[in-house]
Amino acid sequence: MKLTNETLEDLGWKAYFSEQISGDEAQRCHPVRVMAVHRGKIAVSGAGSQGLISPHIPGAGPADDHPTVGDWLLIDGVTLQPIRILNRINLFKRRAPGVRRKEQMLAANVDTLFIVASCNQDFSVARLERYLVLAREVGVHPVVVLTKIDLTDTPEVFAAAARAIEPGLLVETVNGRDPASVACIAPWCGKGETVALLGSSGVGKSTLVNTLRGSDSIDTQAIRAGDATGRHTTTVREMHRLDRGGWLLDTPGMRELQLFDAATGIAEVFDDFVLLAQECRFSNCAHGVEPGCAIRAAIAIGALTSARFDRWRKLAAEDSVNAAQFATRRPR
Ligand SMILES: Nc1nc2c(ncn2[C@@H]2O[C@H](COP(=O)(O)OP(=O)(O)OP(=O)(O)O)[C@@H](O)[C@H]2O)c(=O)[nH]1
Ligand SMILES: [Zn+2]
Repeated sequence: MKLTNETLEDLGWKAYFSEQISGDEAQRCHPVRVMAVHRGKIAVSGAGSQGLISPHIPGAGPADDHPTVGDWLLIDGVTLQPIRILNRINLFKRRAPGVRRKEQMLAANVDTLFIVASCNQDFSVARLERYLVLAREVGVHPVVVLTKIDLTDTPEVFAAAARAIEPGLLVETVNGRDPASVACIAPWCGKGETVALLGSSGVGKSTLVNTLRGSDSIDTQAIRAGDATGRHTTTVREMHRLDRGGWLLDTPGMRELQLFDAATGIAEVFDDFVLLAQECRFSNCAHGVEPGCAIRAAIAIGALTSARFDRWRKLAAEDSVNAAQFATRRPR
């Protein structure tokens, strides 16, 4: 292990983790955070030291939990072997690509999720809602970041559309290339804070990351003229240090997250519909032609919009199809 001058707090340590450690463990073990996952090795940082260690937890089988980026591990003070993974605050995972579908862990213990969208023709409330469902499902604090305000005369129209999705939703507007403008999201990027980004290709995630890192270490691609899309440029799986002392978890898989098993997240983002559905005459009301449908009634008087109703039904249908597919293919 190499010496550093970092403290556990610098790395994102919280009372939630220290409360999990027994007196005996505190004597024998050190907590370290998983900063990067490589083939067969993990890079970890603890109080005053960092290094590469084996990710293998003695006694753990292939199907058992294994360390992922952002995790806190207890390692043996002498052998440096991982003892156990501390309970996570949250965990981003996805279905692994390929035929033998299984879950793949992407990132753990994220404090804030920046949901990134741009103020141009790519802007879509449905897409923001989808990312918000993911944030609610994972249990991470979302902040919507709208980029490219320098390319529109009406950034406030985009911001208002985003704010209307959910009462109290935090929405910030930035020119991702301008450090002064990006300063409005700095409060979530301070010492020990862990952030992650979600957003479609070309919305300006890498640009934002570069500005937050204060360096140009992730190359941004020139946007293709006319179609407002960019190309995928990030291929690392590790925590990046941010200028203000925070950490950015940016993995390629995070950017392509799909919904599955997201019923809880959908219910939270669409809680107005879920609550009202309880007043439908039939408990299994499909909100179509049934008599006594409270949702149809609310739409008829303009209390809810049919556009949002359609987005809710679409997400719920997609989630149940994905969940069913996954269940039938889950390896034994
Ligand atoms: N004018 C302006 N251009 C921006 C802004 N943010 C990003 N861009 C440009 O938009 C293009 C795409 O930005 P990227 O940062 O590569 O987008 P990305 O979301 O990381 O894209 P992927 O890597 O494909 O996921 C680049 O040409 C950026 O310079 C902004 O706030 N204003
Ligand atoms: Zn109904």
